[in-house]
Amino acid sequence: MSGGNGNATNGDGGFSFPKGPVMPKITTGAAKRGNGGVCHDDSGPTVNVSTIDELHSLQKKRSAPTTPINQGGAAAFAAVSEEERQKIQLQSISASLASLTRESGPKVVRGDPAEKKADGSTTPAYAHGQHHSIFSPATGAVSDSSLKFTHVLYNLSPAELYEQAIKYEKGSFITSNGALATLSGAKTGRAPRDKRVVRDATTEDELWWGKGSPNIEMDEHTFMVNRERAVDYLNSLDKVFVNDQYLNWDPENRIKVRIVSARAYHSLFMHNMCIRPTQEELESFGTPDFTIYNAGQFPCNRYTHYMTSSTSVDLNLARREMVILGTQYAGEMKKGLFSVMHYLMPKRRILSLHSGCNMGKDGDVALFFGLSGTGKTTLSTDHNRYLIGDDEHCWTETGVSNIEGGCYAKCVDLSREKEPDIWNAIKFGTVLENVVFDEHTREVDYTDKSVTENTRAAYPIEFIPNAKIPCVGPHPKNVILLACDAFGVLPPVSKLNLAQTMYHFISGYTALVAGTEDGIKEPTATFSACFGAAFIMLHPTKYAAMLAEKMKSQGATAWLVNTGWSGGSYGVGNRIKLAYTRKIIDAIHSGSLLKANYKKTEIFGFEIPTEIEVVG
Ligand SMILES: Nc1ncnc2c1ncn2[C@@H]1O[C@H](COP(=O)(O)OP(=O)(O)OP(=O)(O)O)[C@@H](O)[C@H]1O
Ligand SMILES: O=C([O-])CC(=O)C(=O)O
Ligand SMILES: [Ca+2]
Ligand SMILES: [Mn+2]
Repeated sequence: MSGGNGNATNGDGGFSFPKGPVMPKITTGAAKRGNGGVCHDDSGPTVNVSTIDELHSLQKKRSAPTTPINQGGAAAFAAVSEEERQKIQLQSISASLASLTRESGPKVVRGDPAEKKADGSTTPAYAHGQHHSIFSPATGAVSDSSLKFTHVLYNLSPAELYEQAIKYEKGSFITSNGALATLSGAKTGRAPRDKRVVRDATTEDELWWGKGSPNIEMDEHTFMVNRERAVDYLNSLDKVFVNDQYLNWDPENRIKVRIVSARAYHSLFMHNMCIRPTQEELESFGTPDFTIYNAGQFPCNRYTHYMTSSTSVDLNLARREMVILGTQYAGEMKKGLFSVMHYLMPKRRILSLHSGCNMGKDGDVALFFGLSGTGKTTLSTDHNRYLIGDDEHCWTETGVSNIEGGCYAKCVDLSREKEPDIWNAIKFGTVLENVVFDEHTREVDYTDKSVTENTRAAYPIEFIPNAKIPCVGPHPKNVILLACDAFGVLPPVSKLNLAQTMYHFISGYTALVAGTEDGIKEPTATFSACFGAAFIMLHPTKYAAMLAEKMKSQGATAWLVNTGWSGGSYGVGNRIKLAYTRKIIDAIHSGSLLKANYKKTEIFGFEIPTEIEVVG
């Protein structure tokens, strides 16, 4: 028996040593691996590199090129065309970033400026290397800005965006559920009073202007002043994020959008909220239909005409551009694009809707209209039904389609018990805005409103297990108008005839609950046309007429559901329990509420059921 290094046997022959030297040999230098059972500290597999840099370079495998290389095709040819394709892409991005007053802007390069090349340098490699092909706009009057590089981080993955956020953006953390916690800065809600729309010869006639309209005018020149401010700001940075994505799951009415932003938070938010193109779709993306310049960290100049604060969110429909200055709240981008859809879609006789949408197992579709905070996301996310979308839809001649690729849920007081699907969607990849968490465990406290009431989670729609992909469905059977009544006036549910539906759709009563819009601290009675007046572009009657026509031709039934206070106002009674609202909604979906007995209320003439058959 040999003791060796602990390999003792009991001597009964049931155990034998592998062949090889009995005594371990201490080797130095060129010891080969796996030479027979020698057990010492260094015997594990070793890496086949000679420097640490080489080791690090092994870690990342090159991504598949966006242009598929044909099997058996000439590899050299394919490689050239991939480079060519990337050059075209950079040219397009460079055009987006170009200043309109200087002849040359910065040189646009792809990749992270902090990423070292194999030779240890950080300056871009000229004319070689697929990840760092360079595009420099036509030379003209030279300024310092034209001598610098702007690195473009193009359609990064969530993992890459996490790293960018955590490395460079203060207030970015990974929470214990895997989400990326971010801070949106001073603004934690939209700023509708700072929204401006360019009034030109076309929009003058087409859009809704004046009292009650969300479209506060600015002229073309002022837009260009703000655009230049945003572009110069973005170009002054070492790097910008560019997202090329789609809006609208209806393939015939899909819109290509480009978002240029300065923060990984913004890029990940839009990655989640817009429709994510496949590699192949990206390859043929071409020129975007609409571009957002988000320079939210940089204020607008208050000496500029039409500016009433340091925040400005500017829409120019003719140029198909939006500029954001002075607010980092990501919801501005989402709702800015929604405004664009509210303009483009009705032109195609398609109705755009601020609504959630889901579908039962039998294909029955329900729309959930409602102002911010009334329960569109909460109630369209229903474990027993397929989720088509939570916030923005189109209703065409053939049915409904979601405009977005993700959901934006309020998470104040979120609980696993009451909203399990939303709870579980908050995981790796999800952006968690303005939440508070334990400094050590990183566990989120959804009840903590220290930063804002309007805490939010933005996640791709497929994070909801029963999402319907593609997010389209047939014509709606039920149209549910949600109102969060803070004054205890509305009954929990009533059935509406078409005239009542139009009345409610146009008046859009709800109580604005704190949070989503800047400055709202306690429930305020609001009348918001089309349940989202802040985003409509045309006169409310245009949308209402289309809705009436569609509901009539499809025989949809409308309901008014109060998700607020009943039998006692805010501060006195309690908000209607979510479980109770869900039962009402279930009874609408199943058809049982349609069969109930109704009595007419004296004041509004609402048809309210005398009893609700509660299932389950
Ligand atoms: N009876 C109820 N019905 C619906 N939601 C309720 C009810 N009681 C409390 N809530 C809470 O109200 C909030 C509704 O927010 P939700 O995100 O669904 O609003 P939304 O209509 O999607 O708004 P937005 O357009 O701003 O995204 C959630 O926080 C939900 O938990
Ligand atoms: O836009 C936002 O910030 C959130 C939202 O969905 C709304 O207000 O309707
Ligand atoms: Ca929502
Ligand atoms: Mn909304």
